[in-house]
Amino acid sequence: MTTNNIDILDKYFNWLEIDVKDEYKNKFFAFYEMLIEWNKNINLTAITDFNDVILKHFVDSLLITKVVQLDNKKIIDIGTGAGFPGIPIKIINPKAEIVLVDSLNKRVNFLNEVINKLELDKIRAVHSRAEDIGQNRIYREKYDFCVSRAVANLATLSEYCLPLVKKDGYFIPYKSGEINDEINNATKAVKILGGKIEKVPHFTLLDTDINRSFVVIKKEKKTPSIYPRKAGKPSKEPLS
Ligand SMILES: C[S@@+](CC[C@H](N)C(=O)[O-])C[C@H]1O[C@@H](n2cnc3c(N)ncnc32)[C@H](O)[C@@H]1O
Repeated sequence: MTTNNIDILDKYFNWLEIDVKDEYKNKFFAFYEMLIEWNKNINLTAITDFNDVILKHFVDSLLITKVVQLDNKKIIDIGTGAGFPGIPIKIINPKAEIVLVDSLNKRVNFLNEVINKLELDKIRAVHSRAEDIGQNRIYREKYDFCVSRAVANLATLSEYCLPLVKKDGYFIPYKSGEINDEINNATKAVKILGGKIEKVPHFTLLDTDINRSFVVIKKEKKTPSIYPRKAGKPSKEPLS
């Protein structure tokens, strides 16, 4: 790792107001290197420049720390892909217990290698569709937080995620800046699934015009057992 790369990381962590130990910085560098290496053979990310990966993947994943405190919590990341936002969250929250879920096995294999190489504990990668894991008693209504970035529209995603959240826990999807229409289209789905939208904080990534919104959805009631419906249905026929 070069001095310049360390400076880049420091600049963004300062902006996030996160005090990151050297040990964690080394894990971010190792993660970056694995991402670039594995990306030569399997499709993990279109973003490869160091500064861009740090900002658009790592810092963006960590923006949630401005919204909630995640250490010591049980968290599930649905459609994690190459590990976003779950791996960056885990690196800076060593006591959090995290499950990463993706329907593509190649990406799950990559995540298992990352978990080993970075010596992360209390974290697992699971190969499953959200619709299946949501009906599995081991996972259903077990998590303090469900997070998800760039996977589906809010109505569909709510059906993937809210069944996994325990009562009084939160589903917090990462969404783009302009979100009003998506929220209007999902309000009924969120209610049917036992959730209530509490707030929608907005952010702009440092020195860019990239906007990020979080939809903070509290699980107020148990999700009716028919949800999630069978694989494919939540995306083909979103609840409305
Ligand atoms: C666009 S990628 C986003 C990956 C990552 N969250 C990110 O922000 O970089 C969407 C990911 O969701 C996964 N995915 C899509 N539908 C899914 C489902 N129903 N259950 C589990 N994973 C799903 C895909 O395999 C893919 O890895």
